Amino acid sequence: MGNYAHVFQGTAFTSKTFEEVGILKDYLFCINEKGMIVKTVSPEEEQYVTLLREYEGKDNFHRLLDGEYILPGFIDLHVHAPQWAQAGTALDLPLYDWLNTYTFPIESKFSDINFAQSVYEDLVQTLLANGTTTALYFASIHKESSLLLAQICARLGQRGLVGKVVMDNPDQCPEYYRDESTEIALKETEEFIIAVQELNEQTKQGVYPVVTPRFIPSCTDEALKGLGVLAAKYNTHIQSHCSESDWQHGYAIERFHKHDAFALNDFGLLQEKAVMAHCNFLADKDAKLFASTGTAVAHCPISNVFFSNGVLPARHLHDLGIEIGLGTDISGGFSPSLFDNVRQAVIAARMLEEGVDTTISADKRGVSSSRITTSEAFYFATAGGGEALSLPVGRIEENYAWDVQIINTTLPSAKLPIFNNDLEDIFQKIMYLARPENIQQVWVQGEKVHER
Ligand SMILES: Nc1nc2[nH]cnc2c(=O)[nH]1
Repeated sequence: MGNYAHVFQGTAFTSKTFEEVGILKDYLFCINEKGMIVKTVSPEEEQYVTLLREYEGKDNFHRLLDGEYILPGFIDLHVHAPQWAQAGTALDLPLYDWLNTYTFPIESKFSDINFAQSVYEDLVQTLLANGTTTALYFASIHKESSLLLAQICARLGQRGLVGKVVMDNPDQCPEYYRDESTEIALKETEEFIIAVQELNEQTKQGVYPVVTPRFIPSCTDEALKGLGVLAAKYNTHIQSHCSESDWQHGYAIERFHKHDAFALNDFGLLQEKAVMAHCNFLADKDAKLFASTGTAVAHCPISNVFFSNGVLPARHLHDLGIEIGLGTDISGGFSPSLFDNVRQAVIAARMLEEGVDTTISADKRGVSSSRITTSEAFYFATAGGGEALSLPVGRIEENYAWDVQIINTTLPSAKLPIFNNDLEDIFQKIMYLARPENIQQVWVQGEKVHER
């Protein structure tokens, strides 16, 4: 019956809808050679017993132990890979000063391929150990080390989407960290796209090139236009930052007399495979443009505390039809964990709804109907991320990749306080209390890529 590469038996949690998490209790999950889920079988189905009889005891049969649960791997929609070198530090300045004081200097060091190797290898391993099976990366302006990041993802088994960053605007980028010219920036981007597309041909889980104008301030009009053309020519993903802070939002208005979103769209940079980070200042008309072009938002709730001057109205944007995923924004966000970002997404939305200034009366203090539930934040970290990238990832469902994390809730050093068998409660406890130790195994495209 079937000729599966792996069969797993256990209980999984996966989003059914934005609001609802499905609980697949004691299911069988049948995975083919390509690492895709070809069948999910509930214990009530007739073939369950036949399949069990056929696979039980074989090397490729995996029965989860008591207290172990399967979650989809997380999809991190916004990581600055070189900034891993300064994660957990330098969170004391506003965005513009932070970029110039700390971030451009550290990123400029990635001209050194050996330094890049040590930081990128550590980052990809750390993200996998935190349950992140797919990551959308900004590398640096350097073509070689950006390609190295894609190669490391390919080798360590992570699904990596990687961008060589473009920064060619002499008014906004320091001389020591700037593309030599617009022409060279575009030429190197094209070479990078071709090289990563070739690498993808030999990579089971997929690695993809991403057209990456850092953000409007760092790019000339010619670069933005050229990048839109390259993305269309090679059908690539696109990423940038959009309306993150008061300063960034104001900069686009001053330069183009329109919001970031409309300016990016004029350059062909909003489309189905585009992901824009932050977007805290989107007006409703910007949000509708995002929804109509299929552009997604990478919500980075920890980073937003430090750099965005506000809280993303995630529920409102979702209600306007925008696809939203979560991002760590290493190192604007200090944590490599999307569990931490799920928690902060819930907390930030609740604070937006309640308001924070107790000198204002309760009825005027907050923005009503802003809260999101744990299940909705989980959707952002998994299924929403997959939708944002237009890839079959983020759900435990037939025709999706077997990208999962197996959570052990019973570890002596990190035991979760589970005193009843209510699976809805167990899901919530995992969301709020799981630590990296609890992530026992991580699989990407049917291959085990991490084990503790
Ligand atoms: N948070 C954040 N915002 C940016 N805007 C432009 N570059 C960056 C960056 O590296 N981090």
